[in-house]
Amino acid sequence: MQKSLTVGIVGGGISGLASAYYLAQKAAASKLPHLKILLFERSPRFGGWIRTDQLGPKYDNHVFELGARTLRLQSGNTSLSKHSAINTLQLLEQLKIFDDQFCPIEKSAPANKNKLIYYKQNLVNLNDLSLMFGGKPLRYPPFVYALYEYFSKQGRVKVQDESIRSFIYRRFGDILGEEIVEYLLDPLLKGVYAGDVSKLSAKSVLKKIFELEQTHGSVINGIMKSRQARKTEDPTNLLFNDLNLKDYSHILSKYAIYYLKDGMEKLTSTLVDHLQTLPNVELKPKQLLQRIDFSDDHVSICTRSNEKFAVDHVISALPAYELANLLDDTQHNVLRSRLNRIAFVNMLVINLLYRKEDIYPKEAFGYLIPTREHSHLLGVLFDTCVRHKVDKQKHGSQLTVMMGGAWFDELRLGELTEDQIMNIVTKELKKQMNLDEKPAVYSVARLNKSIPNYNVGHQDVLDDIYALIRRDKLPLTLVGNSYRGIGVNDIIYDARVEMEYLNLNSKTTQQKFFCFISDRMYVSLIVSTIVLVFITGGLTADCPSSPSKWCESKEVAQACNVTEQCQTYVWKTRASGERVNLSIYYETLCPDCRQFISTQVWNAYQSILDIVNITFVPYGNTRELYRPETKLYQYYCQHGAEECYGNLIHACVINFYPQTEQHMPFIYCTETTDGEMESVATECAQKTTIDYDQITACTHSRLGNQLQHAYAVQTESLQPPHQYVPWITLNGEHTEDMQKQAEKDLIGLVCKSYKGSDPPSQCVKNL
Ligand SMILES: C=CC1=C(C)c2cc3[nH]c(cc4nc(cc5[nH]c(cc1n2)c(C)c5CCC(=O)O)C(CCC(=O)O)=C4C)c(C)c3C=C
Repeated sequence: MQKSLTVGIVGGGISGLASAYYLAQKAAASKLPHLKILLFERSPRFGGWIRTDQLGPKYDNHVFELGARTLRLQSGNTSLSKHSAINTLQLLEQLKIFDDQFCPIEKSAPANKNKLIYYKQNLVNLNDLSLMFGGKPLRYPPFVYALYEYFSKQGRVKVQDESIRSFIYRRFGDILGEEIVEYLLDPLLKGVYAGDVSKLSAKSVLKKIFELEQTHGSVINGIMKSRQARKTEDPTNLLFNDLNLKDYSHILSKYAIYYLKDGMEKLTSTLVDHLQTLPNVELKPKQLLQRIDFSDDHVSICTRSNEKFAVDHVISALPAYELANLLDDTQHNVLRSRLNRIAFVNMLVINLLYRKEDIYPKEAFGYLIPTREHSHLLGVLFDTCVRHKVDKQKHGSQLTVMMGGAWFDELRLGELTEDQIMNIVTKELKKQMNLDEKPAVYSVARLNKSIPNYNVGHQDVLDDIYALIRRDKLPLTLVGNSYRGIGVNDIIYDARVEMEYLNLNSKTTQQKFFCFISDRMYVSLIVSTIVLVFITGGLTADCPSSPSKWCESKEVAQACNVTEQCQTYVWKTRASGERVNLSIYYETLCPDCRQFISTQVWNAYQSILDIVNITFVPYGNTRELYRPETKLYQYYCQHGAEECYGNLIHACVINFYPQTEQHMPFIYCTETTDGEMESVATECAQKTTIDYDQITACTHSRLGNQLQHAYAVQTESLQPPHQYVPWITLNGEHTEDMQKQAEKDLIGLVCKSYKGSDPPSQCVKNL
């Protein structure tokens, strides 16, 4: 009988609820028939920051939203964001609230088109046509800025990460940069993170733009190049084949954003209602947690009332700092410190309902206020413009005023009473909107540490967190807005992806794998053999079924059609047992890997190849998921789809050109050339006499997929597990000292490990 498994989800906001929903769905699809899900929430109510207060008939059934109030159907052009938007629509349908609740706003509606900026004491529309010819808030027409960015040679430097302010000043210089930052990006980023452009990370917040600039030397150049280039499929697009853009194209083409008729809480409350009907899900409100214990053989979630719940896996849907507080400070102090590095800001959200109908200076979504305007407010939302369809039957109009964010402490907002806050709000609205009205009703909500700010270094913090979880083999999955995205669509989609990737049986599968493959050499052998199986259509009758026997003798190898592979991977090494075996676990787009391969490895290759076998393992921190319906593995890479494609190209090249001398020049070339992966690989293949047609065929075939899988297995079976990339092993071993020396002086390290006779002159020099 299969052992039952219990998953504890901590945090009952939208990410915890969505995780429970998708995990239960996965269990129902019989992938995990014996799964029990416990969902712990501190308060009596689930839903977290998503909260809708119903004002009742006295106030015409208006609603006050505390958190998110609209959901986007589009933002940017990435297919990922489209998929996350469709995913939420699909969720609404599955919960059977779509027909009743979905209230879309047309792209052409003022509430979508008109986003205002409070500029030099006036409300300026960012959608205004005059903007195209220069004026407010930018002095010149946009093409001037684009041309400057394209041609400017200064500021083309490689950086790990930097603030958004520094990024823009670097690209546009002080004069143009100042305009863009102070009157455009500063307010716009307040409208998502309530954050400060001097602190927010360009790498994490302007991800795509930053990547384009770093790869192509200029954002505009990058945009042009990536338009020309073949689009690589986003790896997560294929993850859920029920998310079909075409099914929703009529909605996506017409509408930009939507809200729910009864408010956003309708989504979380319906999720709760649904989860309550599921026999394998237990909702646990009013649970104050004390700690989460990760011991070697068990995991427990302990409450402050001394209850202890044994679970097999924990999904944290808590803000990072709350999770940190639950971890043991001696065992996990580094993980705790990294989680605590993710900054959160406090907000004041003031909802106001006025009796008067026309309080808005212009039909719009609302306005945002640049820091340079020295207002106590971050921005104001024109709720009734947005909720026009539902609210037109009602009397009055609503505003939401946002205060605090990254400026909460500086403005000492925590010390203000409700009356003082309302005084400030009234004064500012009078000044900015010329509003003299007194609200019929209002609410002031203090949302402490409610919005994460992805500040400079956020990606490094995330990398450390994932590495520590992997190193300590913690059965812990992180979801929620602390890590990979803060929009509601993104949080729901991320929870779905994480639940899909959740492998509750990983320990067993890993052990099984070790029993099956005793010598890591055989992994390479199997990889190469797959090619032959493909070409020959299978093995002959005299070939044993177990790959571990294929190189037993020359005859067997011949029967299995693997003579060349045995020669390369097994016999050669046995014959030249003195050689040092160096393996490099890497991913194609990680900056440190590129640096390591193009300096240390390349130098070693050029000078001491006769004493070292170099094995490249292009996988690193990638994750894979097996899709039974296609019988293919799906890949999810740390540096995006381009990196998955790069890893796949490397896997194919290594496979068809197994000698180091054959594939190293190609690997070196691709790791030292910036640009879109497809064009870099084509160019490098030409330079290094690789038949790129053969490689392209491989990347599109089942073979390519299997080659990648073999690298996944090889990487996942590392002992100790890798914590970062690049990661090296020397004769199958890894230590921190070894790694440090490899990064400084790989030749010296290999020479020191070489115990054979007649060391090369490079080693003698090094002694
Ligand atoms: C123009 C007025 C706006 C104000 C004032 C504003 C305040 C504000 N918003 C957030 C957090 C988020 N806003 C998000 C999206 C978003 N915000 C605005 C405009 C204002 N925001 C627009 C037009 C949009 C896009 C449409 C939508 O999604 O509703 C998001 C979601 C981002 C995503 O990727 O989905 C967040 C989060 C804060 C903290 C804030 C306070 C000043």
